[in-house]
Amino acid sequence: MVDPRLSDTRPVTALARRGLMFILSSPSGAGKTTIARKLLQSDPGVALSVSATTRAIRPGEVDGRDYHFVDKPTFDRMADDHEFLEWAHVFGHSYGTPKAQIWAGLKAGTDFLFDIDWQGTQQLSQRAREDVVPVFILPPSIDELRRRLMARGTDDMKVIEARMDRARAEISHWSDYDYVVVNDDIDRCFEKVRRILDAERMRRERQTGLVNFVRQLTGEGSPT
Ligand SMILES: Nc1ncnc2c1ncn2[C@@H]1O[C@H](COP(=O)(O)OP(=O)(O)OP(=O)(O)O)[C@@H](O)[C@H]1O
Ligand SMILES: Nc1nc2c(ncn2[C@@H]2O[C@H](COP(=O)(O)O)[C@@H](O)[C@H]2O)c(=O)[nH]1
Repeated sequence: MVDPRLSDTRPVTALARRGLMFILSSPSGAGKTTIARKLLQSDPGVALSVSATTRAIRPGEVDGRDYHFVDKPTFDRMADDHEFLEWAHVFGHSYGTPKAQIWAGLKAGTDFLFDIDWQGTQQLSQRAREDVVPVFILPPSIDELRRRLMARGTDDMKVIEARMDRARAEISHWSDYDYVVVNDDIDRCFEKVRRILDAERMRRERQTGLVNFVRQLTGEGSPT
């Protein structure tokens, strides 16, 4: 017998939609970059908002893909020229979200993924609350957080201790977020994050093509 799904040739109905700003925040090492990479690999509708930073490039990172690595005078000039949607000092370095392309991309239906801290989340929420979907990732325990930072092998012990010292302060901002997910098992956590994104895409107010579609469905507004 033929699977009825294979013989279903009806066109897929894609309604026009405004994009959203999908924010992942967490204490350093909880796993948001890992989740972000999985989302970007599996979902062509998501684009990464590539931040500028003054911190040094890590092994495996690519300039322009993971961050725009800039020196402090360049960063300060960009901030003075209002080139950032938000920016903050984190772990002794400056990080900021370049404005370029975000607004036009949202209007065209692109969803942007932001790997930013709580300060950036607050600033974006103040600017465009209706576009922002803030998700906080928690580690299963503080010991596991330290283990992950050490296993990542990208930072020396001094940097790891500084990140651990800040972890409790970062976690204290969990209640600013609409969604909170514990990253115990990476596949389970990723699946939960993916479902949040799918559901938020379906919000009525983001589906700008709905009004016309419903009019067409019901015949409302067409000549009788
Ligand atoms: N569920 C998990 N179980 C075990 N290891 C994990 C899990 N999730 C992520 N990791 C590992 O933990 C380390 C830290 O993850 P990641 O770099 O994604 O954290 P992060 O939150 O983005 O940190 P930062 O804010 O410093 O960029 C990585 O080596 C990653 O492979
Ligand atoms: N407010 C912002 N925070 C940012 C931005 N880009 C990254 N970050 C956050 O910084 C820390 C450290 O990141 P790391 O890559 O050096 O480990 C982490 O919490 C990121 O989410 C940004 O543009 N604005």
